[in-house]
Amino acid sequence: MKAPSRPNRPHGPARGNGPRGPQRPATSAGLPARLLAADALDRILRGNASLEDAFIHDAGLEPRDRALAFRIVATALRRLGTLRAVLTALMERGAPKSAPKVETVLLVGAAQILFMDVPDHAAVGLSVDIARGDNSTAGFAGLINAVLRRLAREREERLAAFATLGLDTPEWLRQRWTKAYGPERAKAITDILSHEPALDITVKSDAAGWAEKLGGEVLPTGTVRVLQAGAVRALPGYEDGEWWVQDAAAALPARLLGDVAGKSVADLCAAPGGKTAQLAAAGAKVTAVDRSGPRLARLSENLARLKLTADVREADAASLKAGPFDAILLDAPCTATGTLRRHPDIAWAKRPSDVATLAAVQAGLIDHALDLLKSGGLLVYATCSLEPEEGEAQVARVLAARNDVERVPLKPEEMEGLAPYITPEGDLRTLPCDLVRGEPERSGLDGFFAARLRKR
Ligand SMILES: C[S@@+](CC[C@H](N)C(=O)[O-])C[C@H]1O[C@@H](n2cnc3c(N)ncnc32)[C@H](O)[C@@H]1O
Repeated sequence: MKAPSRPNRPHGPARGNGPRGPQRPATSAGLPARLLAADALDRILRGNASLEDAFIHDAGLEPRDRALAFRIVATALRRLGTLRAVLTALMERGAPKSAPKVETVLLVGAAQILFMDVPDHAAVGLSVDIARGDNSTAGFAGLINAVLRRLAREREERLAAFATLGLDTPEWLRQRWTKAYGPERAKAITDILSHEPALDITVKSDAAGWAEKLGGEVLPTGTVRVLQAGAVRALPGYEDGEWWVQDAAAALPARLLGDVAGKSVADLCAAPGGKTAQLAAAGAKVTAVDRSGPRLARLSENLARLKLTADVREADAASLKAGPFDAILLDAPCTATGTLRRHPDIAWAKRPSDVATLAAVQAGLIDHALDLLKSGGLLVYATCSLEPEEGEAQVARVLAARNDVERVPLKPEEMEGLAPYITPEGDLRTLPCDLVRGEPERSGLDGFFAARLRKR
C-alpha cells in the first residue's frame, strides 16, 4: 500500500477523540480554511476549474489558512479514487445525487481523517459545520457526521480494503506509462504521485545561503528544496524577489540554451513566467509570448516582484510575427501528465484523446518556432508530459521532415546534475519517480521532456 502522507500519525483504531454526535468543533478557527477547501473542491469536481484557478481568489484568508485549504484539496484530489471507494462502501445508498456538494464535504473530511495530520474531532466537526451552513447540505449533516465518525473509527481496515487497487491513477494513464517506461517504473510513478511534493524554488543567486535561511537543501541541479514550507508568500525572500517557485525539472529546459547573456531569446509559451525569469536573470533580452491575457498578467506580476524585465506580448505563438531570434524556448501546451504530483486535478480532467489533439498543436508550434529562429540559432522544445507523442515523437518527426534542423545532443558535463536524465539520443527525460532522496516527500520531480535543436 502507498504510505499515506501523514508521517506523524499511526493508522490505529479510534483514539478516543472522535466526536460523540454532531458537535461544535473544539475551535472554529479552522472553519474558513475548510469552507474554502470545500468550495474549491466543488468547483474543480463539478465546475471544471483547475486546482490553480480554484485558488486564484483567496477569499481574504490568512496565508496559513489558504495554504491549509490548498493542502486539503490537493490531498483529496491526489487520493480521489481511494476516497470515493472508501466513502461509497460506507454508505448503503451512496452519496445523495440530489445534493452533490454532500460528496464534496465528505471528501474534504475524509482526506483529513485518512491522509492528513488533523485530529479526527476537528475533521468531523468542521465538516458538519460546513454542511450546516449550506442550504443544499444542511439536511445531510447527520449523515456526514455518522459516515466520517465511522471512517475515523475504522480507518485502518477501510484503507486496507482498497490499498492495492491503485485507484488514484486513471487506468488509461497507468497503461500508457507501462507501455512507455515498463511496469516497474510505471508503478514507481504512481507510487510517488500519492505523496505531497516538497516546495522547489529557483534562486537568483546563493543557493546554499537560501537553503539555509529556508531550512531546505540544494539539489544536484541547483534548485533549493524545502519540506513543509507552509504559506509561500510568508517565506523570507519572497516579497524581496530573491527567488521563485519552480519544480526542479522545470528549471532545466531554459538552461539547455547555454549562455544567453545579451542574446535575443523568445519564450513562446511563457506564462506564468518561471522560464522567462530564468532567461531574464541570465541576462537575455527576452520576448515573452503567451496567448492568455490573465496568465500573462501573472507573468508580469512575477517579473515585477523579481525585478526582472521582458518584452511581454499577448499573441498566438503559432502565427507570431517577430524575430528572427538568436534562440527560442518553446515550453509547449501539453497534457501536463508529468506534473500530477503538483497538479493532481489533471489526472481526472484529461482524456486519452487530448494526447493526439495536443500533439497536433505542438507540431504546428515547433514548425513556426523554427521559422522565427536565426540560422545557427538554438530551439529548446519542452513539455511537462510523460506521453512520448508530446516529446520524443515530436523531435523524431521534425528531424525526419526538415533537413535544415539538427539535434544538438545534451552532454553530462554541461550542467551539474543533468547526467541521469540524458536519453541515448541526447534529449532530456525526467520522470516523477526520479531523484530518489530517501523518503518520498524529499524525492521526485516533475516529468519533463526537452530536446535541443539547431537551425542550420
Ligand atoms: C506549459 S505552460 C507554460 C509555462 C511557462 N513556460 C513557465 O515556465 O512558467 C503553456 C502555456 O502556453 C500557453 N499557450 C497555449 N497555446 C498557445 C499559443 N498558441 N500561443 C501562445 N501561448 C500558448 C498557455 O496559455 C500556457 O500559459
